[in-house]
Amino acid sequence: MAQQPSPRPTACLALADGTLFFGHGFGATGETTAELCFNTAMTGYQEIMTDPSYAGQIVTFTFPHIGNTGVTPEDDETADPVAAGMVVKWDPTVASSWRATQELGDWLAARGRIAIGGVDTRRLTRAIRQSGAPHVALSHDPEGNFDVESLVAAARGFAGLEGVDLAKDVTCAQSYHWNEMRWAWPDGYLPQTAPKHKVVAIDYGAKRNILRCLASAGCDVTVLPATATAEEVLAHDPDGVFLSNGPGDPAATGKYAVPMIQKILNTTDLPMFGICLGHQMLALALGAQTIKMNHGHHGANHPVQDKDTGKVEITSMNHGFAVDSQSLPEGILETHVSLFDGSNCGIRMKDRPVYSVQHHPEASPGPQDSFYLFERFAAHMAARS
Ligand SMILES: NC(=O)CC[C@H](N)C(=O)O
Repeated sequence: MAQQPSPRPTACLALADGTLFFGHGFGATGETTAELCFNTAMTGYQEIMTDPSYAGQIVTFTFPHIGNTGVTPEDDETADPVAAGMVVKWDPTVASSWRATQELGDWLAARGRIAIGGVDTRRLTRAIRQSGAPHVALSHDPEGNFDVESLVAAARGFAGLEGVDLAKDVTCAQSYHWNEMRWAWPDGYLPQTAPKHKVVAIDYGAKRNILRCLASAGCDVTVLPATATAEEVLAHDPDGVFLSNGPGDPAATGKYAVPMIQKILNTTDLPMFGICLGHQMLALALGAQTIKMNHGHHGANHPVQDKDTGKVEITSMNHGFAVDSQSLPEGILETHVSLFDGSNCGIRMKDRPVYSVQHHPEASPGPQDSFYLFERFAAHMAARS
C-alpha cells in the first residue's frame, strides 16, 4: 500500500537558540512571541489557558491528549485565554464531552490564540529543563510559508518576563463585588452560606475559582484593581486583605503593590493572605527577595510539605519566579516547601495572621488538600472580630 505523504507543516515554533519545531497549526493564524514553559497537568487545559498568570507565556503540555474534551464557558478562569499560545503532541480530536460547547481550535481561533500540534513535546520539555525557559516565536500559516530566520530573530527579540509588570494588563478596570461560590467541595465540607467577613481582594490577575473559594469560606468579597492604594483598600473597612495570583515579575509589579502592602501592614493589624504572585509580593513587602527559576513549576501533581504539621499536599502550581527562602528576615517563617526541589512554597509572620503560599489552593488537581488555607483566613478574621 502506498504510504500517505505526511501533511505539510502549517505551524512552526522557533526557539531563540535557532531550534525549530514544525507541526500542524490550529486556533488563530499569525505569529506571536513569548517565553515557553511546560505544564505537566493531565487535565485542566482550559483553566490553564485562561489563568491570567500565564500572560506572556506559551504553554507546552506534556500530556499528549489535549483538547479532546473541548471547552465550556464554565471552566474559564477569566473571560479570555491569557496564555499566548499552546504546544501539544497530538492534534486535538473532535471534542467528546457532554459539557463541551465548542472545539478547542475554534475557541482559540475566536480568541486570537495560536496553537501547534504534532510536536515532540518530550524533546522540547527536556530542552526547557536543560537550558531554562526559552524565548520563542510561534507562527501558524495554513499555506505553510515560514521565514524561519525572521522567526528566530523574533524569538531573540522577545524581551522576556524579568522586570516586566503584566498585572496591569490583566487586572480589572473597576472594582466589583463577588459572591459566586465554588461548585465542588472537599469531602465533608459545608459551604458557609452567610458571608461573615468583609474581604478586599486585590486583582493582579485573579482566577475566578480563588474568588469562589473566598466566598465559600464565608467572605463577602470586594475586588479592587491592582493599583489600588492602601487608602482605597482601607476605605472599604475590610476584615481581611487578600493578594491574588498574577503574571510577570513580582519585583516589577511590586513597585506599586509592595508599598501598598507595607502601608497596610504598618498601619493595621488586619489578617492578610496571598497566593502565588500575592505570596511573592507579600514576601517582598516583608523584606525578602524573589528570584527567576530555571524553568518554574507548572502542573497539577506538585507535592508540598506543610512544615508546621508535616503533612504533604498534592498541589497545582504555576510559577516561574520564587521567594528566596535564604532571604527571609527575622520573624518571617517558612511554612511550606516544595518536595520536588526544596524551593519556598509558603511564609507567615511569626506573631500575626499574615501568610501566603506559592501553590494554588483554589485549584482542584484531583485532591482538594489545600482548601484549609481559605478556612484559616476566615478563622483569623473571626478571631479578630
Ligand atoms: N501564578 C502566579 O501567580 C504566578 C506568579 C508569577 N508571575 C510567577 O511566574 O512566578
